[in-house]
Amino acid sequence: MDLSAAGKPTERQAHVGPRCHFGLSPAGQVTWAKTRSTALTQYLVECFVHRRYLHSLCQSVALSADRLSSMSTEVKPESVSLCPLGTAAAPEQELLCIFGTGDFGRSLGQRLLQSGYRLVYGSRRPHSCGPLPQGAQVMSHVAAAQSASVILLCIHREHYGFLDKLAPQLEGKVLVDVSNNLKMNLYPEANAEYLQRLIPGAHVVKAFNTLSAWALQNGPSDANRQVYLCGNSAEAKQAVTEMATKLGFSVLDRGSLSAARELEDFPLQLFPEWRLPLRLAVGFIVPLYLYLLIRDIVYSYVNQGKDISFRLMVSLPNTVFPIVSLIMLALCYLPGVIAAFFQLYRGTKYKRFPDWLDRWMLCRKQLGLLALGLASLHVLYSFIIPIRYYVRFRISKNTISQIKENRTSEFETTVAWWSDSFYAMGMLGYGLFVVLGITSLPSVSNALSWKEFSFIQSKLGYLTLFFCTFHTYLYGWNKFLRPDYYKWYTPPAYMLSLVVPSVVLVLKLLLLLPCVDRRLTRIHEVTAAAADADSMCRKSSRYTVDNKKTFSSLSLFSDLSGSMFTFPLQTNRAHVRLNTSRDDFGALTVCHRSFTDLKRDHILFSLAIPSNANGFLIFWDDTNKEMEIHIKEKKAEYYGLDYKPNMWHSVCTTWNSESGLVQLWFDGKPSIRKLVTVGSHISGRMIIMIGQEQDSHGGGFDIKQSFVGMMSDVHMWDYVLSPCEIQRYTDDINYTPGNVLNWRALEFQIFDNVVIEDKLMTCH
Ligand SMILES: NC(=O)C1=CN([C@@H]2O[C@H](COP(=O)(O)OP(=O)(O)OC[C@H]3O[C@@H](n4cnc5c(N)ncnc54)[C@H](OP(=O)(O)O)[C@@H]3O)[C@@H](O)[C@H]2O)C=CC1
Ligand SMILES: [Fe+3]
Repeated sequence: MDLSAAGKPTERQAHVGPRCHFGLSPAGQVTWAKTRSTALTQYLVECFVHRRYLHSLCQSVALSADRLSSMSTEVKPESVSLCPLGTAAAPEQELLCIFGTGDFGRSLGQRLLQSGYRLVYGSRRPHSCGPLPQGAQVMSHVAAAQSASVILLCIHREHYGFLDKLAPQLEGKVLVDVSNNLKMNLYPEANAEYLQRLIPGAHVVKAFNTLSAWALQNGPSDANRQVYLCGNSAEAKQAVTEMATKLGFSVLDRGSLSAARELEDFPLQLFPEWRLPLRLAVGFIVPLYLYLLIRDIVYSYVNQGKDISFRLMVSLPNTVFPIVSLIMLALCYLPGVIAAFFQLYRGTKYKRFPDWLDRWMLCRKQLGLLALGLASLHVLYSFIIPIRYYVRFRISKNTISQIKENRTSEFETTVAWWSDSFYAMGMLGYGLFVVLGITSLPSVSNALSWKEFSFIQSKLGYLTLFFCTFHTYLYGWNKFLRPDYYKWYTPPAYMLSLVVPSVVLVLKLLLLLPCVDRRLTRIHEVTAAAADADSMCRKSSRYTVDNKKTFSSLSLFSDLSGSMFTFPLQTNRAHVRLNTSRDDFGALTVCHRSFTDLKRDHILFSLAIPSNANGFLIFWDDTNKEMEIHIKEKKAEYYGLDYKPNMWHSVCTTWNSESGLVQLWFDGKPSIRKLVTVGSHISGRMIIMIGQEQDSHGGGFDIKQSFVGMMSDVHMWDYVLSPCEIQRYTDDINYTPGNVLNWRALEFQIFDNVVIEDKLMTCH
């Protein structure tokens, strides 16, 4: 795609002649059609040297063509002065176009100008539109569209209709759709998809819609720094990514234009994951507050004629907050316990939990953070107890009456023990609670291995729950059996708060009973057949199989989350067979992560069927520096990948027999789709392996094509994964595991020297 020339030349550009293509011709030379002067040729050599600026340079030349419309056959000296020789390091900046002079258009324009871009607005009323950022030009839509290759549409979707008349001017250009809707599902298709349908010749990119005009005006320090984008053209997305990066935003590519709907829904969602926990919190706080109001304040008024309504402000909230906090903390751990009992009952962990349990588990983090917030309020309220008028009055009254009556009170060691233990439990519980809260933040949890994370969230979590529950038991230690605490035959509120945590702790203790724990561990780690071998591998974190005969018949079944296969030696034997009972595929996605420093050809994934050794193959050709995807002897080659040694690379490959198209997602970046095998399925007995390339069904290994390094997270699906799913896989966040091969429930056989190790390789 030629972004700089922005598609077909306009009439004026065509007659002026020179057009610049940014990028190299196949021969590696800068392409320049009809170059007519030595000076301009030199200019382009400069362009080549400063490739970073090439785009903008080409733009400026394209523009200069406009300005120099009077020039016909000869290039006049002024054209060179736009980009004088030897000063290409400070080129004229790229020109961008914004349609719409409203709030968002003005704010975005301001930021673009501040970042050094030149800007032209396209408006319905170029002569009478409101004040615009200084330095920007304003023209009619047609003239503005002709002048730039990237056009940001800052107008509402409802007004897109007029764009179809501009289709010739927008052909081949990058159209950035920033629009949002007032409601979800207002239209059958996403705004960006609608735009693409209106102007099929343009490259539509959805971006910037999650920012607000206000955030743009306030600069990157105040703004939400994340820009999400999606689109079908990799080059167009690259152009928008560069622009957003220059504006100071970090960019997250969400895949193809089909993700636009998801991006458009973002700004309309109001804390979606917080909804249930917030409802729960309010659902507990309000009735409990009323309960306490009746039991304490109304009861005193009715029975004793005392007005203690002042307690509404501090005492009541300081009872309600810790109670709700404790219940919600317990509710974070209850689903885990219920899930364990489900697994015990079913004897496997590979069956789905009921939806309600899934949903409950998914909002545990928010539940926990709300609980932490309420516990923090309890801490704050408790701090002010000694300075409360009511408390100071009671203490001084008591002291004075002791003096008056000449009484002394004895020091009671039991009470001292009780009080210190009560506070100690509270402080320990709160301290650990804060640790749990901090480690649940993405920036912290990302720095932890899954074992560290699960240790903190599970073991320390239960300890926190224990301390907090014990703190509450100590609070009521001598009140449980005193009838005067059961006002109007109702139990004190703190007793209510103990029900859920006590149930959770008792159930957890049951799960820790050795016989139950053993059964649960077995369910978690292995199927019965491979129990011994696998527990060996998990305990030592290192499992080497040297003798093919010993283990070739033993199929292991294990959750390899957090683990990797290490292929430590160059051999023509070491490999891992990945087993599936499936024997027919009309579509496929294979994702894996690999780490190597090989400087030769090597195999990444090999699937053979009886009729075809290269049923589905992912292979690195080092001579041509290309990734090859073979599907039944046909192949697609992908160049220009940043396949660096000594780092993890995520590779996802999709193929669909209906269209015959294959696509490679390298480190989350999509390739173009290439045609390989149409209409025919991959079928027959599958032999899938990593580590060796099969030249025959299950054999024919070549040491020079073997893999040496590490391999992890191998998943395979029998359908084409959506760009969003691939993005989630790349980010390793909450993706759907493979339904053919699942790294978290992998059935495999190890041959020769392959080691299973912990994937963590850096120290945090
Ligand atoms: N405001 C914000 O914070 C955000 C806005 N957005 C999106 O940005 C886009 C623009 O929003 P915003 O700037 O707030 O809206 P405004 O209403 O302030 O501006 C919209 C602009 O669109 C142009 N326009 C209006 N009617 C027509 C028409 N019939 N045909 C052609 N052009 C027309 C006008 O520009 P002119 O008169 O120059 O032609 C007008 O200034 C929307 O799609 C919105 O969803 C996205 C994120 C945040
Ligand atoms: Fe307390």
